Amino acid sequence: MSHVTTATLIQMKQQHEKIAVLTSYDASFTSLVEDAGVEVILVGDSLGMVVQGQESTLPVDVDDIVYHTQCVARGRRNALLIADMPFMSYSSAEQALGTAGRLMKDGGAHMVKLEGGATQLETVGQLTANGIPVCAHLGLLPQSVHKLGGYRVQGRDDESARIMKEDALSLEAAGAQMLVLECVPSGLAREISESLEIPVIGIGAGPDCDGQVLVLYDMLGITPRQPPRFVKNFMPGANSIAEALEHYVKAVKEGSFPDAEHSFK
Ligand SMILES: Nc1nc(=O)c2c([nH]1)NC[C@@H]1CN(c3ccc(C(=O)N[C@@H](CCC(=O)O)C(=O)O)cc3)CN21
Ligand SMILES: CC(C)C(=O)C(=O)O
Ligand SMILES: [Mg+2]
Repeated sequence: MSHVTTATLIQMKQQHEKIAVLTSYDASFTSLVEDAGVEVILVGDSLGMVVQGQESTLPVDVDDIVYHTQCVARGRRNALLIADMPFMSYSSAEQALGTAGRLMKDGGAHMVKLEGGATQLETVGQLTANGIPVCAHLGLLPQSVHKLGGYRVQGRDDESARIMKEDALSLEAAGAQMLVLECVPSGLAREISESLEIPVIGIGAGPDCDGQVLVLYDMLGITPRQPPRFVKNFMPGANSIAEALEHYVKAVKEGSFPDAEHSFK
């Protein structure tokens, strides 16, 4: 596999080749994730929960993401490297530019990800205008867990589904080059994926997105707390971590993961 770019991913979408994404937080796992043929690696703020043992992603700092992005960048070979913008690090477009600059210049990220729809359009536009590729994130926004009142499936009623579709189109128009959809009904995720030119990566968003992402520790079955329903442990039936990663990539590529059991209707 040669270097993955935003152009590669658009092409994969056009050719209906599923995009395999995983989170990673250190160099050793990154090397294994690369060997398995994952196209995109995300240094997610989920590291707050799985690495730091926090209750939520809210306490994660920009320094934490910079540090882990540096670790991952040293193990990376070909994958596109995305870093999450932490909670309260992009409350204005100006602050977002500063944060993204650190994630890219100090961390070595190729793209930054931020949570939110209509409220983030100005920020997405400014980042894009400054040469910073942006991955948007709609549906369940873990940084808004206290506002949402828990980790719940989003876009279940007609009105919230309509708003999510509108937000997705607006984010693409503002310059976003990728979109993550988290915990949304499969039908809505399919509609959004079909409406956008940019790749849509699902997590708990059914089988019809352009790609899939999971938290690495969840798909290896080493997360202590009860994992969300959309998680599949790929260790059973594998003889090593490397083999479990290969099984994940194969399942995403052939469309057998996620199935109905790991999706929401
Ligand atoms: N280890 C880990 N895995 C993740 O996927 C993850 C994190 N941490 N931290 C940040 C967020 C939080 N996430 C979560 C956490 C819980 C659910 C959850 O329990 N969902 C219910 C849905 C209930 C409903 O509305 O029907 C479920 O049953 O899966 C979903 C996403 C996803 N992200
Ligand atoms: C689960 C993915 C999409 C994420 O945002 C994270 O790992 O923080
Ligand atoms: Mg995140």
